[in-house]
Amino acid sequence: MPILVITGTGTEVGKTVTTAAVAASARAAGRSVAVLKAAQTGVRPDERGDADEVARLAGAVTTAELARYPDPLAPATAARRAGREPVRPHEIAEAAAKLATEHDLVLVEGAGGLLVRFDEAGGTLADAAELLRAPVLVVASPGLGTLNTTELTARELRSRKVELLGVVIGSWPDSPDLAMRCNVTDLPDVAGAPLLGALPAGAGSLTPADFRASAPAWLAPRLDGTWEAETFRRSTAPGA
Ligand SMILES: Nc1ncnc2c1ncn2[C@@H]1O[C@H](COP(=O)(O)OP(=O)(O)OP(=O)(O)O)[C@@H](O)[C@H]1O
Ligand SMILES: C[C@H](N)[C@H](N)CCCCCC(=O)O
Ligand SMILES: [Mg+2]
Repeated sequence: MPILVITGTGTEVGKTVTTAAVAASARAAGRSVAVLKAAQTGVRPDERGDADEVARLAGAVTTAELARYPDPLAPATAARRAGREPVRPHEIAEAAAKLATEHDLVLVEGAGGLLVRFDEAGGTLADAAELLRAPVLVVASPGLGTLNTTELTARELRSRKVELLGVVIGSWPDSPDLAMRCNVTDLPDVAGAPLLGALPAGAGSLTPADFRASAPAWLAPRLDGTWEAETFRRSTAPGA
């Protein structure tokens, strides 16, 4: 029942493109995939949301979105301004668990970074990951400033005893600067978890066929779904 929660060091870091790359890699490995966008903000009802973008790039995946609010804000704020019910962490967890009964892999994309609020009680994607006991993948920006936000995210996960599967750089430019090149060494160190891949800048603009053909090479093999056995063994080990 593998569920992978995908968060980032912030918004616009490439979570959706990375989610699509993981989905494409898992599909290439013969696995059925569902993508759950916990709450979509800043998108009109007739526009494509992040889950739709994953399906466009990755191919046949089941998509689900628990709520859509018009303002491009944190879900809790956007829900409040729309006068609508927010999405609560237990609803995210329940929806992901249900999808996991019908798919080999469920990818849950949050909104912005790990502690962005979904409801007025301060519920976050971290709460949903905790409820699910699911591992988390952190998508990081490549450049200066990412060491701090990656470490803060990793520490928060550790304090909750939520597994940090690893870090993926969401957009790696053709000509990385000094900070970016050094970050390849330092990101795993500050995260306390491996660097599991890097997506080339512009990956989201490839044709879907080229995206699917290239995606597995951007990610470490564990992300095609083969991490399931290891995660499962660890989570069921005595004393876990
Ligand atoms: N590797 C990439 N290739 C092409 N475009 C990218 C890449 N990474 C990010 N982008 C672009 O940057 C923007 C943000 O990417 P994305 O939508 O994946 O962010 P996000 O982290 O999912 O943000 P949100 O918090 O809104 O979900 C998008 O316009 C996307 O097209
Ligand atoms: C609208 C945007 N693209 C995301 N979906 C929401 C990002 C919320 C970030 C809130 C914050 O950390 O300040
Ligand atoms: Mg996104």
